Amino acid sequence: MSAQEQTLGFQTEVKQLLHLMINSLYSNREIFLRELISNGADACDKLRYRALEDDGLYEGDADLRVEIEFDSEAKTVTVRDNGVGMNREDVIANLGTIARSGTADFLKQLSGEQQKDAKLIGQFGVGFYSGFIVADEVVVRTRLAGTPAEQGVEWRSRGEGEFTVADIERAEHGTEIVLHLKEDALEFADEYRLKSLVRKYSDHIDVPVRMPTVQEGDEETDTTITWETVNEAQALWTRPKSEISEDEYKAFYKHVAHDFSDPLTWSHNRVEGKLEYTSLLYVPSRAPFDLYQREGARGLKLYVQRVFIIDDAEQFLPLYLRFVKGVIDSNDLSLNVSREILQQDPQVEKMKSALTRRALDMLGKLADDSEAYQNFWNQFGSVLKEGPAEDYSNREKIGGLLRFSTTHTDSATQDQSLADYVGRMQEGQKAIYYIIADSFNAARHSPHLEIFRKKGIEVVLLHDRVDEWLMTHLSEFDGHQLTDITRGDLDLGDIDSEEEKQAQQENAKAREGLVERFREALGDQVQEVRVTHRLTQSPACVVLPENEMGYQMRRLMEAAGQSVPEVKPILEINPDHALINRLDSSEGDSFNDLANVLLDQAIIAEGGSLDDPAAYVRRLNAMLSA
Ligand SMILES: Nc1ncnc2c1ncn2[C@@H]1O[C@H](COP(=O)(O)OP(=O)(O)OP(=O)(O)O)[C@@H](O)[C@H]1O
Repeated sequence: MSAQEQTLGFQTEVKQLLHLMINSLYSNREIFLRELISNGADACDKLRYRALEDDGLYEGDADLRVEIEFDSEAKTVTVRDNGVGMNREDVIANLGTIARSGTADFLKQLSGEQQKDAKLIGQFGVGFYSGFIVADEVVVRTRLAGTPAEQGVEWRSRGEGEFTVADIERAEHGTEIVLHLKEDALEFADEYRLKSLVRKYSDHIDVPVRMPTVQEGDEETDTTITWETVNEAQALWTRPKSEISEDEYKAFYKHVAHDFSDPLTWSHNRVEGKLEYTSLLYVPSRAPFDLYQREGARGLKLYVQRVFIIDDAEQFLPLYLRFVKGVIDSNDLSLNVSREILQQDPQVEKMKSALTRRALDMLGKLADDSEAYQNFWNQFGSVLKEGPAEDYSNREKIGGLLRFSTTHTDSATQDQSLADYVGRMQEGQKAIYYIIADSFNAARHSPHLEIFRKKGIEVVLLHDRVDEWLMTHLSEFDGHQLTDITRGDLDLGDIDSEEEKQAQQENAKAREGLVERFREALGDQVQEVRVTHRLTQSPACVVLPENEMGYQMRRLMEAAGQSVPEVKPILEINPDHALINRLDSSEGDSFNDLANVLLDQAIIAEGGSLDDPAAYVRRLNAMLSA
């Protein structure tokens, strides 16, 4: 038994992930090699960064590299790096647990259906554990650079629930991963196969990936091993755009993003002048599972003069573009910059605004391909909707990238742009009209739409949780005000003719007495009662005062445990409706009941909840049995 051997159980999440991976990624299993090479290259990047301060960490071996070997008799494939390595504590934490928050919830969605789960796991990223797709035992030997040789660690596991760690002596720093191949995965113990996979997946990373060629010795010569670098080993972003193929861009994306789907689009630029940097930004085709987790990974990888500095450099893009992945390589920042310094550096602020514009332009271009853009929108639209609030100066640009459901298509698919809407505006129409509700159907069937449908005026139908938040910050687009049709007075501007306006006024006058009786019957349940011209089919609707917080936002805040001031609605009644006419001729309790029922119904139609639902039911039943 080796020194200090310890057997530990995997965290539950790891067990679930392993099970899922082995079952769902069978047809994709070659990706294990890319994942292990990526980890090795990342470990080299980390060592290079730490060695900036202390080059003793190289221990005399500054030639950073990843090596791959196989042994078809022993049925093993080995991936080795001379990067930063791990100590015992790191090994237990990194190769026994998953520290990303939201993992347990993510894993709950798994269904056991191979295809569906393979997609889901793509959102998660597979990493180190992917070794178990092809191996029935994995052995890791590692030592943290700069620690004594006795502090090496060996980790082994059959991927079945537990792993062991033991102290070992290890002369080299860095990590070696030995995969004991499953019987059905022996194809990977093959030189040609491994080389072609390295070229396919790892050509573009700047760490060399090498494989040995063994020259068997004879009586006179010794056996010699020569190492051949198999990948191109030139950082992709440093090469001229014209020389990079689409496939190379895609492969590099998979390395930086740890994703195994292709990206939707990318933008590669070299900026010269006062600030010099290269950026390579990608839009993924799928949202990661933790897109809405505050601590979820985001941002870009930062390099300074080709030396990797940090992952998740969130300072270079605003939060609403957190789905963008990629690399920035700056010539101006100092090599020992830290996250704290980045936060205060005015150069970083300038780069951030340039990169933000670049990312928005990239999305603008993507929008030329409506199918690809729809894919983008379905994945990331609700994140982009955070944009106008976060980035006021770009709100017009972001406004142009938004997509909505509208009454034009009457479909829940959000595929209409505000520019499309403006192109269809009626003569005399000044505003862009919208309605916010809790669901698409509640929006689409709201009584507030009646007059708009009658007049053929398009209305944007909003039903995402962020929509009200969005609309409080996006007040205008292309010179047109965005107007909530459920608030304040309805003014259709020049669309209503003079005669119509006059008729409305006369109608209101004729019903003054009725309106007064309503006010008395409803008391302080309402702020105001008035005659409406919004409705053609419904008897009544509720309207919010112009500057009042909307129902959606109120419910969000209430759900978050915040107290919100009570708001009293304005009740508007349709003077042409039969029920209203009937009310005009009823008195006493029956007037009272009907007025209350009308108010309650209007609130329900708006998706609101009643203060006293039992009273509503009682009144309605009384009326039905009368
Ligand atoms: N070759 C290696 N050298 C040093 N550390 C490693 C190596 N491989 C893995 N690790 C450590 O183990 C951690 C977990 O690796 P894993 O591949 O599971 O996830 P990840 O690389 O963090 O995330 P993902 O690959 O899903 O983006 C890494 O973050 C790293 O700290």
